[in-house]
Amino acid sequence: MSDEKAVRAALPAELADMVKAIRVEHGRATLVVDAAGLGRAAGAQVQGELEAAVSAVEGVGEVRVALMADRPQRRIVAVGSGKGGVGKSTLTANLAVALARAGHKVGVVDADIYGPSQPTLLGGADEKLRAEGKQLVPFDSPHGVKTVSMGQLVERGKAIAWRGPMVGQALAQLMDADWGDTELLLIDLPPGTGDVQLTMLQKFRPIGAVIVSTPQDLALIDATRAIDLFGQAGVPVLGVVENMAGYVCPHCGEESDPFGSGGAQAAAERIGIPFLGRVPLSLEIREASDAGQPPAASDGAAGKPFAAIAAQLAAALA
Ligand SMILES: Nc1ncnc2c1ncn2[C@@H]1O[C@H](COP(=O)(O)OP(=O)(O)OP(=O)(O)O)[C@@H](O)[C@H]1O
Repeated sequence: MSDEKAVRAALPAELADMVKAIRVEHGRATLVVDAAGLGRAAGAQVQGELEAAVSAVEGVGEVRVALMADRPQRRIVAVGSGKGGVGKSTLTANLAVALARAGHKVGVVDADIYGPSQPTLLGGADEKLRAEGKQLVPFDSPHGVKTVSMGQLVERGKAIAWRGPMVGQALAQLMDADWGDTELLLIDLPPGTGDVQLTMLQKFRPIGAVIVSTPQDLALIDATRAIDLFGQAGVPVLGVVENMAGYVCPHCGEESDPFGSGGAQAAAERIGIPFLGRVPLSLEIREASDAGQPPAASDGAAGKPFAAIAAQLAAALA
C-alpha cells in the first residue's frame, strides 16, 4: 500500500469525505481538508481528530492539516440610501428574509450606527450578541437570517458618538463574525455618504449596492448622490428600489400617492441603472416590522413586493 493509501485508510469514516488531498513525503503527511461552513471550534476539532488518526499510521512522523475555505467567499451587497427614514432597514430585513425563503444562506450586518434597527425588525430586539474567543456569534433570527448589529454592541437606547476609527473597528468586528456557511451578507448602511459608507466600500469591497429611495424629488436627489459615491468607489449599483410608493386606504380602498410615484424608476432609467421594484406605503408593513414579524416571512400581500425584488436581486447576482 502506498503511504497516501495508508493515510486514507486510517481516516475516521465520518471525516474521510472532507479530505480532498493527501501527500506523504519524508515521513510528513499533509492533508488538505474542505472546511467550508465549519466554524472555528468545529474546524479545530476536525483538525485534532485527523492529526490523531494520521499520526498513528506507520512511517508518519509529522501531520499537517490545512483547512481550506475556512472562510468561504462571501458576497457582500450594501443597501444604502441618500437620506434617512426612507425604509432602507425595512427593505434590507425583508430582502434577507425573502432570499432565505428562496433557499439562499443570508446574513444581515446592521451597520447603521445612528439608528440600528435590524434586531427589532428580525425579531431579536432583546438578544445580546455572544462572543466565542474573539469572534462574535450572529443572532439566528426566527426567520432564517443571521444578523449582527451595532445596536447589540451598545446598551439599548444609548446614543453612539463614535469617531471614524472606532466605527471602522466596530464594523470590522461585525463583518468578521462567525458567519458559518452564510453565502450572502446584506449590509444595512447608515443613510448618507459618511465614514461607515467609505470604510465599508474601501475595506470590505461589496460586489454591489442596492439604493433605496422614496419617490419625492429631494429623496431622489440624495439617492443620486449615494449612487455617485458607490460609482466612484467602483462598486456597481445593482439597482434602485422605490419605497413608500402609492398608498391604498385600508378603509375605502382608494389609491393615492402621498410622496409621488414612479420617480425612482424614472431616475434609474435616466442614470442607466436597473430598477428593482416598488414597495407600497402600507400600514401592514409598518406594524409587522415594528413587531419583529417581517412581512416577507409570510405569504400575505405585504410580503409580495419584497419577494419580487429579492428575485430580481438574486437574478442580478447570478
Ligand atoms: N413601505 C412602507 N410602508 C409603511 N411604512 C414603512 C415602509 N417602509 C418603511 N416604513 C416605516 O418607516 C420607518 C422608517 O423605516 P426604516 O427604519 O426602514 O428606514 P431607514 O431608511 O432605514 O431609516 P434610518 O434613517 O433610521 O436608517 C419605520 O417605521 C418603518 O416601519
